[in-house]
Order: sequence, then structure tokens, then C-alpha cells
Amino acid sequence: MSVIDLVPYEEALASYDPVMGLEVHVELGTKTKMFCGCSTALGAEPNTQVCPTCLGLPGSLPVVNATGVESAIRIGLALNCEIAEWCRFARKNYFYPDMPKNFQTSQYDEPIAFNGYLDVELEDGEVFRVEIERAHMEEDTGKSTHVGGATGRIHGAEYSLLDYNRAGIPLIEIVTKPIVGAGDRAPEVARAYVAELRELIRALGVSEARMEMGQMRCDVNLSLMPKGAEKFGTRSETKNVNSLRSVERAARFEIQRHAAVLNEGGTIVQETRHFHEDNGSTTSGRIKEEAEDYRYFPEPDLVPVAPSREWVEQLRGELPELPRVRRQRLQSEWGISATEMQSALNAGAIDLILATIDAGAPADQARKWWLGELARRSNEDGVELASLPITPAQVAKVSALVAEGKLNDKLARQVIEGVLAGEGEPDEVVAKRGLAVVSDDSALGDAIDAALAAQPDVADKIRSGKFAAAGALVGAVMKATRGQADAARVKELIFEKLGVQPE
Ligand SMILES: Nc1ncnc2c1ncn2[C@@H]1O[C@H](COP(=O)(O)OP(=O)(O)OP(=O)(O)O)[C@@H](O)[C@H]1O
Ligand SMILES: [Mg+2]
Ligand SMILES: [Mg+2]
Repeated sequence: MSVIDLVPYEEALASYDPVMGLEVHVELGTKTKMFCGCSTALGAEPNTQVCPTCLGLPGSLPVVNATGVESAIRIGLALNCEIAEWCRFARKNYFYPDMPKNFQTSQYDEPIAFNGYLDVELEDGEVFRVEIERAHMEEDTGKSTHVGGATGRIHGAEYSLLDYNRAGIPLIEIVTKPIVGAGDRAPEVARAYVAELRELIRALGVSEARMEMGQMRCDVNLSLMPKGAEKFGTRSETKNVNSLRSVERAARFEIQRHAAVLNEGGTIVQETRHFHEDNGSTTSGRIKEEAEDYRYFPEPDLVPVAPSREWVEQLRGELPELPRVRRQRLQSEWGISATEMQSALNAGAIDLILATIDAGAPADQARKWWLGELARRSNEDGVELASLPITPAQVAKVSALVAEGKLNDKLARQVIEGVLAGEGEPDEVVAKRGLAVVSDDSALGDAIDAALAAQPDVADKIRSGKFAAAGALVGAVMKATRGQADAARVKELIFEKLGVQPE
């Protein structure tokens, strides 16, 4: 179906109620894989971080990564879940080249955490409770790259490359109960939920959760039912959506597409779909297996996981301040509006701002950089703020240079630009680009004299008390010094020279 057949959004929701389910996969930041000692470090040569266990070679035996289990419990607790006293891993059997074992070690009917909820805040401040069905432990697959051929897809490709470095990296899959009652706000709820969850995962320190790097990805399940109906419709499942914006767009598109199919008397087939960022559409993937097609059975090579209640309570006691509570505290500390806080959340900026403050920057400077210049860059480059090649310490350093009067705003922006371009630490960029503010009064003096001589009428106005006219002279001095002067100091010197004293 092409994009033009879509039912307009409002029209679709006038006749149908959406039901949504979100499955979020989070790659844990453990040092080693979930069931073997292979490194999880990024950027290694393909197939150098593999061993008989994650390759599924005969005779190898898996061992559970305790940190992986601990992270799962902490996520479960933060999501207000019950933690199983006893649970097992299960084999999810399927054949696909990116899973060398021909099964994924996962959990099925005995997840480690279940029955929780996460409260999310919508743009108008309303709080929507998303119920969590379960959070379970599993492992990631390898990565395939399909080369050549017309479509770039596996069947059209000339050949495919496989990298198993990622196979076996611990994943936590967090699955919501069907979300009903969101109405026309379903796409917004989806986005807000993933944003809140990402914040939570980062607060727990279990993953950096950078979506564009696949460390966190969301499957958006969606169905429609005629208004007033009680039985859910058939769902489609849009896989691996990798940005907050895309999650919202995918939900929106599927609402419009389902409505179009249903209005024409068609039936929705249960299938997986792919989201296309360029035009916001989804296209059909594969017809979805029923759970029984995976022939789940308990993993015979791993012992059950039975976390003691003492351990669970200890972990509960050690949970960090949760993001929503922290946001409320910060909002009043920083004296900003709920809307500003919301955009900081959506940009994933809060932790970065806090780290910048920790590194010595004033709060308003830290906010200004991450929500201004750097947010713009992250949008332009299509990467999350956290992935930009600049650290909170570097931003703090630039703020310090501004506070010391060594840089003005304009120069500071150029320093930030230099750091992003890989030119080195802020100090080095200042030196290399020759960016220091001209604060030497004698150097400024010449430029001021020249400006006064060139604009005698302006000088007269200032003498007669029209102090605002000084702007024209400051502008001329800034131009003469190629923006490297401290504008406030220039103004002071002009008034001094003219012997006037505005209060
Ligand atoms: N009719 C429906 N419409 C919308 N969402 C639904 C519907 N039925 C179930 N869901 C939601 O879809 C999601 C299904 O995820 P779940 O992990 O349970 O199964 P799956 O998608 O079959 O498995 P897999 O992990 O292999 O993708 C859940 O969030 C659930 O609440
Ligand atoms: Mg699914
Ligand atoms: Mg699932």
C-alpha cells in the first residue's frame, strides 16, 4: 500500500481506538557477553570477539553473567516489577544466519521480572501509566551485512557478511501490556514511554542506551478496534525502530494504514514491518511466527536463576533517584518551565547537563550549550547528544573560559565547533585558531579611537545622554577585532573615553 492511501489521522481515530504494545530491547553495558567471557567492546575487527560458546559449537557450555542478572533485577525494580524467586532461560528456536546456535537463549514463560509499570509525562503535563508485562533476559544476535544485488536484501544480495562479535551480548527485553485508552495520543505516549525508559536505563547505569547505535531499540505493535469494541484487532509489529521521533511516526503511520485497510473491508495480517525514516512509512517484513513456531523449551545447559530476597532487597535499597523525581527536583533548582524540562528529556540532555555542572560549569551555561548549539548539531548529524564527540568536561572548560572573560559567546561557539571537529581540547583549539578575546585595553583603545573618529555624530549623541547609541560604536570595534573583543568591556571604555557615566 502506498502512502497516499492512508486515512487522515484524525479521521482514523474518529472510528477506531488504537491498542499498542511496545517491546524495547536494551543492550547491557557489561564487560563480557551474557553466557561466555568474550568482550563486548565496540569497534573490534569482525569475528574477533567470539568463542565456542557464543558460536554454539558442539561441546561448549554457557555460564550466566552475574552482572547481567543484577542489571535485569535493577531494571525490574525500577519498573516497579515483581522479581521472580526462581526463573529459567529458554531456547527460542529459529534458523537465521545471524544466530549461529540456531536458537536464541531467552526467557519465555518464566521471566525474571513481571507486572510493573512506568509513569510517563506527556507534553501537557498529564501523567500516563504504562503497564509492564515483563522484563526478561536474553542475548543479542550477530550482525549481517548484505552486499551487492538490486535490493540490498538478503535474497537479492550477491553475498552476505556475518559478524558474530555482537552475538551473545546481554539484552533485556521490556514488554508492555497492551496500552489502551491513549486514543489520539498513542504515538505521543509511545515516544514519551521510550524517552522515560531510556532515561531510567541511563540513571541505573546499566547501558548508555544510545538508540542510533542499536543499544536500545523498540518494536512498535499496533492494532485498531472499532470504537466501543472490546476485542483487540490483529496487530502489526514494526521492528527495530531506533529513535524517539521514529517511534512516534511509526505508531502514527500504522494507525493511518490499519484504518485504510479496515475501511476498505480488508484484514490486517499479523506480520513484522520495517520503518523507513526517509518518508515515515512502514513496509511488510515477514509473516509473524506464532510463539509455538519457536518451539520454546527450558534451556538444559543453564541452571535456574533464583535471586535471594536479601539480594533483591539490597538492590532495591541501592536504586538511584529515579528520573521523574530527579526532573521535578531539578526543575525547581534550575528555575525552568515544565516544557523546557520536557525538551531536555527528549534531547537526552539531562545527564549531560548534570555532568557538565559536576565538572564545574554554572547550571545556566551547561543548559545553554547542551540544549542550544549541541542539540542543533545532534539533530543535523542525526546522532544522539551523548554520541557527539565532545564531553561534559570539555563543555565545562569552555564555560570556564567564558566566565573568566577569555572567550565571548561567539568565540566559545567556535571553540565548541573545533572540539567537535576533532581539533583537540578547548585550550588547544583556542591556541590553534587564535581565538582569545582581546581584553588588552590598549589594543582595544586604537580600535575605539578609530570608531569614534569615523562616527563623530554618534559620539555627540552619547555625550548628550543617548547611551543606547553606543551600540553602533561597539559594533564597529567588534568588526575591527573580528569578533574577538569583549563587548561589555568595549562599551565601558567608550563611556570612559567620552567622560560619561550611564548608571
Ligand atoms: N492486539 C494487539 N494490539 C496491539 N498490541 C498488542 C496486541 N496484542 C499484544 N500486543 C502487545 O504486543 C507486544 C507483544 O510482545 P511479545 O514479546 O509478548 O510477543 P511477540 O512480539 O510475539 O514476541 P517476540 O519477542 O518474538 O517479538 C506486547 O507489548 C503486547 O502487549
Ligand atoms: Mg515482538
Ligand atoms: Mg518480544
